[in-house]
Amino acid sequence: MTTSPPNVQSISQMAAAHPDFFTGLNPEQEAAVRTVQGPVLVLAGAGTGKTRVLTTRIAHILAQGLARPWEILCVTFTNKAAREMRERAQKLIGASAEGLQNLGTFHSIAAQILRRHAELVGLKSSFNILDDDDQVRLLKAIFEQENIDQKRYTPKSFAWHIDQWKNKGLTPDKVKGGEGSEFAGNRGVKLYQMYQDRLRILNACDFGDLLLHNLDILTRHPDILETYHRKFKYVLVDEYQDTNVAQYLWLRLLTPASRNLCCVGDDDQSIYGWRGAEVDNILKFERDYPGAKVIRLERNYRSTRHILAAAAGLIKANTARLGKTLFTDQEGGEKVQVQGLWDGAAEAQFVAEDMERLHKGTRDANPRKWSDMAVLVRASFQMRAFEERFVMLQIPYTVVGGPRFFERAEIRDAIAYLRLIQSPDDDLAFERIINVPKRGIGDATVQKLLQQARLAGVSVMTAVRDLIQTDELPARAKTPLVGFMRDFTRWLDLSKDMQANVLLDTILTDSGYYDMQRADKTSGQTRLDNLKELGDSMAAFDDLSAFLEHVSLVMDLERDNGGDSVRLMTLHAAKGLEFPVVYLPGWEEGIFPSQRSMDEGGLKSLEEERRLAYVGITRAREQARISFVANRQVYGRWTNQIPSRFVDELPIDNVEATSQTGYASQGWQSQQSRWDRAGYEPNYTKKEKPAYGGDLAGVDMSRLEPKARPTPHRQPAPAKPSAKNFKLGERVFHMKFGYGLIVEIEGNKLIVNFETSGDKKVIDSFVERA
Ligand SMILES: Nc1ncnc2c1ncn2[C@@H]1O[C@H](COP(=O)(O)OP(=O)(O)OP(=O)(O)O)[C@@H](O)[C@H]1O
Ligand SMILES: [Mg+2]
Repeated sequence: MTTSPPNVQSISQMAAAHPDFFTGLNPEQEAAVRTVQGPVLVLAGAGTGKTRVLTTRIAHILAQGLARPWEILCVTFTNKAAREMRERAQKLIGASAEGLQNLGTFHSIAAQILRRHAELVGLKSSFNILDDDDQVRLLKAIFEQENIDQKRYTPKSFAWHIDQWKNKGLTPDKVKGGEGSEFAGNRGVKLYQMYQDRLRILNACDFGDLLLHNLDILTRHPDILETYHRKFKYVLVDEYQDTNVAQYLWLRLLTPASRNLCCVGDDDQSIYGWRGAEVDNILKFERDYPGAKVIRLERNYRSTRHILAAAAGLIKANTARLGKTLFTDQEGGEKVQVQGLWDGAAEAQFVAEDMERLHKGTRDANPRKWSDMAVLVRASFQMRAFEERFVMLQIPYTVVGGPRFFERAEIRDAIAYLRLIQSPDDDLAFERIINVPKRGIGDATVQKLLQQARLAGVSVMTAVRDLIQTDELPARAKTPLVGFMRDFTRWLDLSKDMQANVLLDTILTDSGYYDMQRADKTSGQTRLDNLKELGDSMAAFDDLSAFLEHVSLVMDLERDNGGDSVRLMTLHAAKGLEFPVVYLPGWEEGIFPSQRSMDEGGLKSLEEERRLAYVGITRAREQARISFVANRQVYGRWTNQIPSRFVDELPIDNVEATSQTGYASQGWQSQQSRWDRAGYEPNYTKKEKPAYGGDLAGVDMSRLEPKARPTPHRQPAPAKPSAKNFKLGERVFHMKFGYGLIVEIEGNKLIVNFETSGDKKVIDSFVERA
């Protein structure tokens, strides 16, 4: 098959030369591709080729000359998915990718439409799209103007309510009696209206508005709607189960009942209920598009039998299901492995070493590429342990769909505070945090401070100390600076004999940083979890400087990775993707299912967690490896973990429980029994046993944290970076590369000529004198 890009006119001739679109498709898939007229719903389980059907359908429509590329509207869930689909379609048909300009996410396409008709909703076509921060800032201004007690009602949480309304397609006039916000009576709606008015004046809209304005325009202007009906001859939607009400309404408007709409989805993979997605949209489809053809695909092409059976056995426990059958021809293969481990570090080590083994290959198995392997976590804080282990073993890795752990804004903020304690002259750190959380220190003041520092040739911190003793600054700037300096001086004092992680906790509490995150209903909890994880990881270091040195080294080395790298991402980000080998760590109660889903949501959110587990397992083509640990540091305390209920729900015939410590065989045999925790006991003495705490929430409790982290049995001691004053020519030992001679020293990095593997660049903290 050729892949050279043709011009548009020649597409149908090209197609004649590519009669092989349909080769290999099963009859149901082929029907889904060929049924281009009228509404079609493809309802099918993971890996049955839904996305492949959509791609082939695009190729088929173009090849038949039924539409030109820009007359196809195709909506995917992420920009990445859109890119991939464009590439796949290009492979099939060779059509110029630019032609498929209406292939994208709901937001990206809605934004295009809105630009064209912005004036109809009182905007100019040059409107700005506000990000979350801007949105909150705007609400704050309104709250201030309205004299609203911002301790009681935070702009952040109100922003969340607005998003929820918008997900449901509700403009202020449609919100009934203020329902859904924490304000009494109509006040919430009034504030919502004020916010919308203000956006208009600013010539701006937020993300939710993109669709909402579209709905407004398309309902009020039938002539415009008509042009889109003519334009979009075919409409295709992937991951239909995750559409929310606003998206559903938008689709309905653009595709009246007679039109050519094809949606593909899987109710078992609906994982965005918390963001307003409605699985009911699947049920509504047949009602709203009478005579719709519903096609079921039952053959899975992705996974081997055991993986598929494990996933099917797990999802069976959900009650709210449409129900489907799935089978595969791929017999044999490995059972899903379930591995119990001592703690998070041991888990990361296990995964990383397993990856190395697979990468090397064995007598029976060909070497795997790094990119064949993925680690899928429930929450981003889990990534930290893996990232550090990958760095240590020099396994190239890529974090998909988000920043690396140490590059996250909240982690950088926290580290900036610590850097400032370590070295008050660190101007960059100062600038980063001086007004985070907001202290009312404006840009003008900061500029003035910087200027003073430059003039006097001193650090900004010194400049502040000087300036607040003068009358240079107006009182409204001076007061918050004085307050900050008071706090800072206290932290500096505390730092002399306080353990670093406790110090960080104190700083984030006193500064109001935790409160700021708590107020953020959308991602605050994730950020708090990441900060806790950061604190926990600090416990392994003797002091603040050792920790900061370690961080800067990890961040420095982290960057370098080429195409062939292992993938690290959240389960949510893994939707629609597939990998030969998938690792699923942290299957413990409170992590997966998440604590939140267990506490708040009842059955509904528990079932959503289970669907997420189903998504996770079904990403695997050949090997799936689930793990859980016995001990985890949660909120600064060592806690005894219980394996996830999802582990127990896996069908025993398709699972192989393995264990380095020999406890896995106990308990596994009987479904009703939890993994027997007693099995962990023999390997540590009472003295080493961590103090377990049931109280996870109390931040103060973490101050009681024993200073040294309990040493897990059989684990190498955690790496502690330190200035070791290595000399050229010294013989050293490295955990991964063995013995070698130092040939070059660049600060904390060494180039070592290893006896077995030649020259490698390594961090000195991972090297011992031999
Ligand atoms: N008829 C077929 N013959 C061979 N391989 C196929 C066939 N149909 C699909 N596949 C392959 O099966 C895998 C899964 O397909 P696809 O990603 O389209 O499934 P999906 O239903 O969209 O899965 P998910 O629900 O996870 O999004 C892909 O590698 C795809 O190329
Ligand atoms: Mg898919």
